[in-house]
Amino acid sequence: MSELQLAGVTVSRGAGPVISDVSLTIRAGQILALVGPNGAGKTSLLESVSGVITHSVGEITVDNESIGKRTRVQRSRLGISHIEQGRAIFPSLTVRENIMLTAKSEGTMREVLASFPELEKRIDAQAVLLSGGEQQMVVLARAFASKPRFLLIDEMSLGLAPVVFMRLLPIIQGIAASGVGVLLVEQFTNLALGIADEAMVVASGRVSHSQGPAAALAEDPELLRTAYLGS
Ligand SMILES: Nc1ncnc2c1ncn2[C@@H]1O[C@H](COP(=O)(O)OP(=O)(O)OP(=O)(O)O)[C@@H](O)[C@H]1O
Repeated sequence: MSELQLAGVTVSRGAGPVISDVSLTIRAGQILALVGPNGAGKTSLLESVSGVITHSVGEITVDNESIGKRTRVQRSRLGISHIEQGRAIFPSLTVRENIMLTAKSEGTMREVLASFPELEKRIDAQAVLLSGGEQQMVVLARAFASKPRFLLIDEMSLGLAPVVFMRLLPIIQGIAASGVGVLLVEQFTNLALGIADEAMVVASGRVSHSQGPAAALAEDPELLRTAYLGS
């Protein structure tokens, strides 16, 4: 089974480390939720995995092979897809054109639309005319169309009401069920824990709750609160 692992990873920006000594494993077909307060370093960590920035200490591996020195494009070719914060659609293109940027073939397009039936109805609409939730579906569809092995999702719910974000959750579950390993950074903690297999908490640049079953955190608000406080 495919695995992406971080072992003792520290990421520095400017003056010094923003997140230190993180170890985690993203497994094919599973969702790992990474939660924690603002400024904890979650975005920086995701950026170090996809190669937007380079980590300073530790090891990042895919199936035991180090990828720390690879460029962002090389990591993308290895199957690491990173959905960054914000709705990264091309507003003047149609839904179909947005997805075809990564789908490349009509066959892949058909596969994607089978997993995103709501988008099929809007396929020829200009992306700018879609609702916020639908635009995020386009972002997910485009990532799925690139046939990733690992998908890093950074605060997809930003600017969305919880009820709108909830419509995206089965799609994320479906992507994982197709064999993709998902690392889900999310501000709606309980929603993220609800669909995750495993979860961990970071606070003030450190792991305050190590990777383990998501249910343990979901079912114990006091454990979650303590981890958010960084203890
Ligand atoms: N480009 C940058 N240059 C320098 N420091 C940065 C940069 N981006 C983020 N930081 C700092 O790194 C720390 C961690 O930020 P990061 O965005 O990774 O955390 P986060 O957990 O994703 O927070 P949020 O939930 O608010 O997005 C913060 O102190 C932030 O100010």
